[in-house]
Amino acid sequence: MSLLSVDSLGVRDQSGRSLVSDVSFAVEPGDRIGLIGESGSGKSLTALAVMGLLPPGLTASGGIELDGVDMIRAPERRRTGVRGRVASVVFQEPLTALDPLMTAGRQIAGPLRRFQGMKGAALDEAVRAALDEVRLTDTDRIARAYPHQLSGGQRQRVAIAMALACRPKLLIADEPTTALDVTVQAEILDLLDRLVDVHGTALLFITHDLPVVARVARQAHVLRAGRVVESGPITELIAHPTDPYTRTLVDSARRFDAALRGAHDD
Ligand SMILES: Nc1ncnc2c1ncn2[C@@H]1O[C@H](COP(=O)(O)OP(=O)(O)OP(=O)(O)O)[C@@H](O)[C@H]1O
Repeated sequence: MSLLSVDSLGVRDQSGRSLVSDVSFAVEPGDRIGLIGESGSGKSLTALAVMGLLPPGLTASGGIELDGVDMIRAPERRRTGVRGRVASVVFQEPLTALDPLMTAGRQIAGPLRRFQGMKGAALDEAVRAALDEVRLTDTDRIARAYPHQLSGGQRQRVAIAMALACRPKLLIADEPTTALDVTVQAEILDLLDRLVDVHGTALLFITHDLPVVARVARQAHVLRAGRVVESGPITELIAHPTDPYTRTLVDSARRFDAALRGAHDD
């Protein structure tokens, strides 16, 4: 049984308009899978459906099984049991995940207390270790800081620490670097790369950016207008894209790369 299996997933809005259709893929323990596509292609809705968190008014069809739980039809109580413990999400904008009224330390403590029953000195120590692990220095200050007192990169590190605190089997990263400066982007990618490696966490990495997904994932599915148009090892997709849309993604990444190299050569 796969850790995650998505079988012919469909998502419709209230009027019956199809937003995602016939999307199928699997994630095995420790896999690194990319979902690539332009804005509006259905990446985020696929991720939200996997977590059983589609916005009100949207309905899912098909099958989603995450660690043996039917994330479309199981009672809410069972689906809640999966979130944070079996699978967690890091979003593009860390402020989505962080509570503005709670210090970073208390937010990281939340899942550790809830899922692992930690408290007292052991909990404080685990929070400090989680902050250390995401390479935040000055952990005491950061633990006491509110989200608005942190930089974008620090906030994303806190969100990653929270997401990984209970050692989920699957981490879904939905455009986790898009809102960050280029240098910070590279640091966050390196961090994710290292942490999923160290803990053997499976990674479902969602992005519109082919070079970014090539950096962290091994296999990818290309989404366009809510459908998977091509799947395969990333190196293969880049070397021999068969779908015209994948080809445009590869061509534009190449043009960008060439322009960057040109700028450096000047
Ligand atoms: N709550 C909603 N109600 C109705 N339509 C929605 C809703 N959320 C998303 N959509 C539509 O579903 C489609 C897929 O959206 P989705 O957010 O999954 O795209 P995406 O690939 O993640 O794009 P982006 O990279 O811009 O986030 C889009 O056409 C979007 O407008």
